[in-house]
Amino acid sequence: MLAVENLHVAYGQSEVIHGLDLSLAPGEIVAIMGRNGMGKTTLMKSLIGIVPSTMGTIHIGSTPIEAMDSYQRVAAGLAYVPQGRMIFSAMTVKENIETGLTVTGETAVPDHIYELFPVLLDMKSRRGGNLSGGQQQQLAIARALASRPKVLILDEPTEGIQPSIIKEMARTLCRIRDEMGLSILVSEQVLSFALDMADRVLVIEKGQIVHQSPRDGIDEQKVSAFLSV
Ligand SMILES: Nc1ncnc2c1ncn2[C@@H]1O[C@H](COP(=O)(O)OP(=O)(O)OP(=O)(O)O)[C@@H](O)[C@H]1O
Repeated sequence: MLAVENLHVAYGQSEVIHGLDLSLAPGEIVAIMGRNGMGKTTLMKSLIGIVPSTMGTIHIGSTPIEAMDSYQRVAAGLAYVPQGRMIFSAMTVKENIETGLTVTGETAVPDHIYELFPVLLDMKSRRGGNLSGGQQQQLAIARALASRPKVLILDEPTEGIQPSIIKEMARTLCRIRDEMGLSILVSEQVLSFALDMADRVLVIEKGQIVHQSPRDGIDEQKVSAFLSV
């Protein structure tokens, strides 16, 4: 459903992603893990088109998207939840979600979004900036789902979120996969969260995938060793 081949990404002369390959099957959840500065955010930004790639291909299904602008990538079926959530704090919850509707032509927030996140229905007239961190993360995911994506990418969604809410978020991502059939790529530093929901775990180091394993049978010590400083 998402296929990335030989992706190279650079900031000026400084190459950060060095020929990375990655694929997501339909309905698969993949966690990409790595220490700070290893390239997770750069990978996510290059997939959605905020940072240009210098070489390589990115496909959603059979559609090549690497030459597209970000809004075209969203229309092609890719949705992005950025690190730090980046919700619009002065806009209401409902208005935040509606910004995701622009590519679908729908005018109302689909019911299934409020079914996934009932708290957002209760708070739909509140300003986004008044929500807790966990609620803002739900809002950022709801906004991404409003574009009816095929592939959802999330950059460190657990950052700054309480452990009890992290468990709930893992369940929510599994529901999104099971009920909506999405493929999900999530960057993460917390191994327990990755193991709660991912079908497969990848480790990125210095812009390359250095280890990968299905969740079943994963060598947790080995993955932890990659993540420890
Ligand atoms: N705008 C930028 N200009 C130049 N170099 C950058 C820029 N953004 C990131 N980098 C560099 O690219 C490398 C990868 O950073 P990136 O933010 O992708 O890592 P990360 O794994 O997401 O880390 P974190 O978990 O802290 O978000 C780092 O060496 C970083 O210093």
